[in-house]
Amino acid sequence: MDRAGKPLTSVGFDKFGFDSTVPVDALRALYLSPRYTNGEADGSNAKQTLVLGPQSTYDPASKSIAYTTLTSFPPVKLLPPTQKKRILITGGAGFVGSHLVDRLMLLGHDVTVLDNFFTGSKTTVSHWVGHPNFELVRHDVVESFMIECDQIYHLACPASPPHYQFNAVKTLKTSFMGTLNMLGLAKRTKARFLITSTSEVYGDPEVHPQNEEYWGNVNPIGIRACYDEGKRVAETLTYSYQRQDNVEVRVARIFNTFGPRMNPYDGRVVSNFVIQALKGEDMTVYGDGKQTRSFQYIHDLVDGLIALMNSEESRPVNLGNADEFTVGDFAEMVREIVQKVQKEDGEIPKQSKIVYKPMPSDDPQRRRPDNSRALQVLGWHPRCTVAMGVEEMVRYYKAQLADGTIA
Ligand SMILES: O=C(O)[C@H]1O[C@H](OP(=O)(O)OP(=O)(O)OC[C@H]2O[C@@H](n3ccc(=O)[nH]c3=O)[C@H](O)[C@@H]2O)[C@H](O)[C@@H](O)[C@@H]1O
Repeated sequence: MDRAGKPLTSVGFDKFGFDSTVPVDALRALYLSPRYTNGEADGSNAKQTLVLGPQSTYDPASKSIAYTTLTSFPPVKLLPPTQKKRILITGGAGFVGSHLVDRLMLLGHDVTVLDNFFTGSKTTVSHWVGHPNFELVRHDVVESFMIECDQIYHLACPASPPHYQFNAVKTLKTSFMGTLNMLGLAKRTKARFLITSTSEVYGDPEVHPQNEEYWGNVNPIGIRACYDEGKRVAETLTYSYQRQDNVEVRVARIFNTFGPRMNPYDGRVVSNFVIQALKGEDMTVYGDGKQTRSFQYIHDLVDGLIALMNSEESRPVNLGNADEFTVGDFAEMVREIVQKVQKEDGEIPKQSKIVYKPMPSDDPQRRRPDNSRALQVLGWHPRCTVAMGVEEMVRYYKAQLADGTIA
């Protein structure tokens, strides 16, 4: 169900000369188990969808996994050459990137993915490998890369705090040198360049909710600085190329986003809570759980990114869902949704305890996007509810735990 209480049958919109609409079932067929693609996930009665993509079968006895390669691909739109864009997506095998790939592929564009697979995984886009419109390149954006293209979505960078802190220097290099290389490519090819920046540029904000005019409150020497300051300098580079070299730029500041294909063990709160509740393990709330976050479902973000890319707006634009939760309340909500799904599947609901762990340093106390600019200039607002998104994610991880693709 969407926020207006209507079944969500399609996502995207036809705006700025770019139609990004696709049936939501066509996307679900690419990530949900067949059992869950008949509309049960949101209670709607959408018809049974064929699941396409390489199938994996896990054999618990030999602890082996068998992959079947595709003989056919999900149908994609046939676009006239004047409308077909050559699109480069850095970080396209990551969580957000892979959903952007699905959408742009279904819409009929030529998509090239660059990824070094540090946090991304080939399995997120393997259903497109071999398709004539698709190319997957293992490449690290800190090295330059040459290609002819019309649009660049520059997503490449680890985004979960444990991952980006794992090698802080590399995170900084990725943000600075990766963005420099991709802006250089945009300058040469005259491609339009969109960077996925982050709500973390606002740091631990003194302004609430955060609008794009706010300059932020970032600790430049703290453990999160490699990411926060990395993204801030990436924005600075982006606007310097715009001023100096007339590169057409777009800047999305993304707030906490979740959905299927998030790495289940990347340490972020939504994946941690869902996996912990599904397994009946303790749910780890950091600090007193009073800090807040606002969670957006992946399909809303992809709508926003495509709208921004094709719009005329070159100022930074927040993309997030303004429904704000304390982390403690969110843990309870996830637990309830997991138990509901387990009951619906005829299982005895698992009983997880909420436990409190030390708060990581510099963890922002409050975060909620002011989406006025996105609404005004893109006509964009989130359509999915947090509960609907969490339920779909629960079904996604549940199927993965059951078939052994995650342990
Ligand atoms: O999810 C995201 O998209 C964002 O994730 C991180 O930002 P953060 O808000 O710290 O995300 P989480 O690691 O998911 O943490 C959210 C809150 O939950 C808490 N948390 C996390 C994990 C956990 O098991 N328990 C728990 O209480 C954290 O301390 C924090 O207060 C990234 O730095 C952002 O760039 C990214 O946009």
